[in-house]
Amino acid sequence: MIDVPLPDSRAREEALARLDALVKPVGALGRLEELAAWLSAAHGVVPPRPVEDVRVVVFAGDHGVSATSAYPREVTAAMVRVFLAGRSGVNVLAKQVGARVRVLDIAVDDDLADVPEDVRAYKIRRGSGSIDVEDALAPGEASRAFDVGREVADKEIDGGADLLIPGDMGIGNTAVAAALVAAVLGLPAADVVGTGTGVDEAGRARKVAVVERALARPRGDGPFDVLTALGSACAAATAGFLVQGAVRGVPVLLDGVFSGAAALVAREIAPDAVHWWLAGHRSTEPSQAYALKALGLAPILDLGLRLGEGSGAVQAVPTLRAARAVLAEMGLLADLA
Ligand SMILES: Cc1cc2ncn([C@H]3O[C@H](COP(=O)(O)O)[C@@H](O)[C@H]3O)c2cc1C
Ligand SMILES: O=C(O)c1cccnc1
Repeated sequence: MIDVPLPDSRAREEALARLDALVKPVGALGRLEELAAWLSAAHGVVPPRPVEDVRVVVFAGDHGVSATSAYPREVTAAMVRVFLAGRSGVNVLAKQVGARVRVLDIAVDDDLADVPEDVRAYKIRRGSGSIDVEDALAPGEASRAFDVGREVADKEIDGGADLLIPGDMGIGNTAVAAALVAAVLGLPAADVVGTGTGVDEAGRARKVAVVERALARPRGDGPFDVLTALGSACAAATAGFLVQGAVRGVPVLLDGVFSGAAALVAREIAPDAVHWWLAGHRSTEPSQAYALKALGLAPILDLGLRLGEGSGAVQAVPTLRAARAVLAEMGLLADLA
């Protein structure tokens, strides 16, 4: 178990009282009020500090079950170059809100010899195992990848991050996310498997069968056992990233299905970390809905996005900033003339 500090409940109470006193009917700003109180508790002050420095880290890696995708495995490596060129979906959306994007090769099945060395500095392996027939990771790799995620979060926080966003890039990763959620929550594969990048009904049926075979393989009970058997190096690194944000008391905006699944496993490692996480958006993948419900998190936005990369979380940043501005700038009912 990793200890995590708790957000400041006194600041939360103070924020709620101030929200009630603002020049509006009580509760009229709905979810914005809840987010404003959440951020006050996270920062320990009312109003909370501005959320200026937002950092997306895209954990890129391949998964043995890439045949469950509508797209070929080679897309993962190719997309790393797109992130570096600033042309991915999340690059473009992040620019709109002034967020930075960093991509790391955690387990891409390609040497990526042409990309800068710092992108490959944390590489754990080339592709994770095919979870339907073998463990995703060798002994020790899950905890190494988890530690990498923690180190990466530390670097971003030391560099000034006010908010962390986990991004994912890995063909086949929605099958892995579904397997992790099914294992942690004891759900059947058919309930959690979605269409990912857009497989048809037959493709989804094959994906369900892959996840069923994965769930039927023997595995240990602990979170690192689950990451080893059913996860991937990216899943473990993402879990570490989420936990370390919490350890450092820095808010984290979860993105879609992959970070939702990683969060569910990460909570088994650091139960109080969930207090530092918000769900940026509702993914179209069923396993994300199960994961968020189990975590007690309600998505801020529901735009029908199914991209991953951190894109949905980035879209929620203006809403979080708006929630803070309400608390910082609105007048008081008591001052009505
Ligand atoms: C060009 C392209 C860019 C992406 N960016 C994110 N994903 C997303 O789709 C993949 C997961 O869906 P599945 O499990 O069906 O493969 C992951 O790579 C995820 O990051 C992409 C997928 C593609 C094809
Ligand atoms: O919702 C997501 O996070 C998602 C869905 C499909 C493919 N990649 C990501």
